[in-house]
Amino acid sequence: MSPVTTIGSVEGVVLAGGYSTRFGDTDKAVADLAGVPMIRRVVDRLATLTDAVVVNCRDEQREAIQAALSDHDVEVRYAIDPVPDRGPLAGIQVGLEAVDCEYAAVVACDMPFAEPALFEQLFEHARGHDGAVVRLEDGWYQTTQAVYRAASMARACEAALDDDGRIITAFDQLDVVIVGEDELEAISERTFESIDTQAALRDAERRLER
Ligand SMILES: Nc1nc2c(ncn2[C@@H]2O[C@H](COP(=O)(O)OP(=O)(O)OP(=O)(O)O)[C@@H](O)[C@H]2O)c(=O)[nH]1
Ligand SMILES: [Mg+2]
Repeated sequence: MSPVTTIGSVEGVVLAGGYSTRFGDTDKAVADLAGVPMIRRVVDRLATLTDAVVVNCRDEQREAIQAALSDHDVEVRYAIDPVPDRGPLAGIQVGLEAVDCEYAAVVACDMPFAEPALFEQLFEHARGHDGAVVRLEDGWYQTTQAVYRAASMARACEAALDDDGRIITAFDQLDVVIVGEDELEAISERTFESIDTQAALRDAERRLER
């Protein structure tokens, strides 16, 4: 049977369309982290909530990502950026447009420690609203590890891209629940760790192997 969250059937969206410039010459999406490609770790995390995942990437990334996800139990669909390099907001839009459910968990490909329990809590907060996003103590919104109502957020992203290109402008048009970091229940800080550099990859690898 398909996994079902407290909010019903959901899908995952993995954002992978960036150029990984801080990471170096290779694509961090498919980088090996202790024997498993980073994007596969992310899909593994989502697979506890859903059996369908949309990967947003550029056309030329697709083959390597398909190889990294080969033989995964989850159904993977690809949402290819029509115009590359328009930033994460455009990636969220393109990914969410390919979603078939009302709500989706969005996560960046470089967050291999994303906690399924966080998404469960965000789905609970998002019920009846346009999404749920964590605000960290420093005021930063964790927009790339969040839950959105797919259709309304995709439309708001499009409008924000035509305006000032800021995700907060998209939120202004929506009823997105802002969840304080202190409201999260038993979630490790590692959930928001993103692997942007080779040094961060090595550091994560050391901790995984301990
Ligand atoms: N579709 C799309 N996704 C993007 C774009 N830029 C970033 N992202 C995604 O948004 C997430 C967070 O972005 P970053 O951590 O800055 O990733 P990045 O831009 O590939 O890496 P840097 O070049 O080092 O900034 C990652 O999952 C990226 O794949 C973009 O221009 N288009
Ligand atoms: Mg970037």
